[in-house]
This record gives sequence, structure tokens and C-alpha cells, in this order.
Amino acid sequence: MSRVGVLVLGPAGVGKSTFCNSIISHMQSIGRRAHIVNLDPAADATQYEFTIDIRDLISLQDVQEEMNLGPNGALIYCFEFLMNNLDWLDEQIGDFNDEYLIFDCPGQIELYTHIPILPTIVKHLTSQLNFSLCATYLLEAPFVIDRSKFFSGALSAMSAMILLELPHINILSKVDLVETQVAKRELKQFLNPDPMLLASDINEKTNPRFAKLNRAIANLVDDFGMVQFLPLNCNTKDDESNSVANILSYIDDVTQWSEAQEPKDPKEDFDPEELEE
Ligand SMILES: Nc1nc2c(ncn2[C@@H]2O[C@H](COP(=O)(O)OP(=O)(O)OP(=O)(O)O)[C@@H](O)[C@H]2O)c(=O)[nH]1
Ligand SMILES: [Mg+2]
Repeated sequence: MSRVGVLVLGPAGVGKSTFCNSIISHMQSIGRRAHIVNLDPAADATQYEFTIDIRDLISLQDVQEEMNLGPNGALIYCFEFLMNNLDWLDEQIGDFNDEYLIFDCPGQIELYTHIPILPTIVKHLTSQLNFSLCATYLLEAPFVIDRSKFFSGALSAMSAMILLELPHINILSKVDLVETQVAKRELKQFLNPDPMLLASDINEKTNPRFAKLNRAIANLVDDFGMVQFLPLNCNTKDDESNSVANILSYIDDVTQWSEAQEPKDPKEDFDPEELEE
């Protein structure tokens, strides 16, 4: 039995649900099957139906009304409720052996950067349900190309990486929105960044009082040495299929998806017409 799961994480509005739909549509186009697990109790309907939906267990609106909580408090309540009812998740996932599940997560990043709610669910999925999981963390290109915001985004990605302890892929979403602002070569600076170089750019423009702090943060990101991004564009059809195919090949690699497949009889792929040509 091989179960692969992809967590789609990142701040509000970065394009997580759009990315989930793009992966599903790409996988369908190459004859693979996948399902979306919606873990966002405040989600709207998307193009593809959710196969498993946290809203069948608990709804954000009900919690807000009944518990008299604001949206963020209610979201944490929903996740604590899920944590205390993990048998619901087991039951829902039970039918999906040998499947690829894509977990669309809420944009309140404190769920996976500060409080140990999602890490507990992740441990359950890996140790109890035998999932090979991979985290994808999206940050949007228009935000990241502002150098000082690059560091705040990179630190939030690192925080999720450390807290979740999963193979982790950072994604720079909405690259189409910066195509007119930055040249391709400049965009590469952010995909495969040299933090010390970016910090010296920041120091040229900010108050010198912060120079040491900026360098210390850049050093931290540099020492960690694992902050790189894969580009994603879900707005242009050709770019969408290219960027999603590229990201999927990384996900397959880290989750060892192909190795987990049952070995196929080579005769199944045999096409006699090819020989005749
Ligand atoms: N230009 C452009 N817009 C995008 C892209 N991906 C997503 N969007 C837009 O960004 C907005 C937010 O997208 P969502 O997929 O709902 O983002 P999300 O991260 O799921 O949002 P929350 O679940 O609310 O945190 C929508 O209007 C999308 O159409 C992209 O690659 N390019
Ligand atoms: Mg969403």
C-alpha cells in the first residue's frame, strides 16, 4: 500500500487552492488520479470537488456563531476539534489506498509556524496512516521580489519547515504578475537566492541602524541553506502545465511516488503497431 500526500501551505491568498486545482487538472491530463482533501473550514467551492472536506465535520460559521468567536479563534477551535476527532479523518481516508491526496490548507500560517496543531495531524498521517508526505509552501512573487519581504517570507517558510519536519518544497506563485517588473535573470535571484547579496541590497536602501540586524537574518537564512523556490504560474495555460509538471516531478521525487508503484508487467505497455512502423 502506498499513500502519498501533498500539503499545500502558505499565507492567505497566495494561490494554494488554485495550485491544488492545477495539480489535479495536470494529473488528469497525464492519466493519473488524485483527490483534494479540504482542510480549510472557511473554504469556498472550487473548480474540483473536494473528496474529503473538513466542513463535513465542522463548519467555521457554526463555531463562530455558537462559541461567539472571531474567525481566527474559530479556525483554531475547528483544528483542535479535528485533532480530537482524528478517527473521522481515518475513516474518510480509509477508502483511499494507493492514492494521491492533496491537502488544501488554510492561509492562517500560525497553524503550522507557531502552534503545534498541523504538526500533530502530520505525525498522525505519517505514523498511523502510513503516508509519504511532502509539504509545499507558497509565497507570491509580487511579495517576494521586494527584498525586505523576501526575508520575512523565507523565515515563515523555514518556520513551517522546522515545525513540520517534512520534505519541503518552496514555491514562488503568481510569477506572471511580475513578468513586466523584473527580467528573467533578476527573478532567478529569488528562485535560487544568495541571502548575503540580497541583504547588501537592502542595506543600501534602509536605515544604517538596521544593517547588522539585516546581515544577521541573512546569515541565518544562508546558514540554513535550504531556501530555494520553484516558479508557478497558474494564469497562462502553457506556463501552468510547464510549471506544475516541474513541481510535480519534485514532489514525486521526495515522496518516492514512482518507487511506491506496483511493478508493471512490461508487456502491458507493449504496442505492436509501434514495431510495424
Ligand atoms: N495572476 C495570477 N493569479 C493567481 C495565480 N494563482 C492564483 N491566483 C489568484 O489569486 C487569488 C487567490 O487564489 P486562491 O487559490 O484562492 O488562494 P488561497 O491561497 O487558496 O487563498 P486562501 O485559501 O484564502 O488563503 C485568486 O483570485 C486567484 O485567481 C497565478 O498564478 N497568477
Ligand atoms: Mg484556499
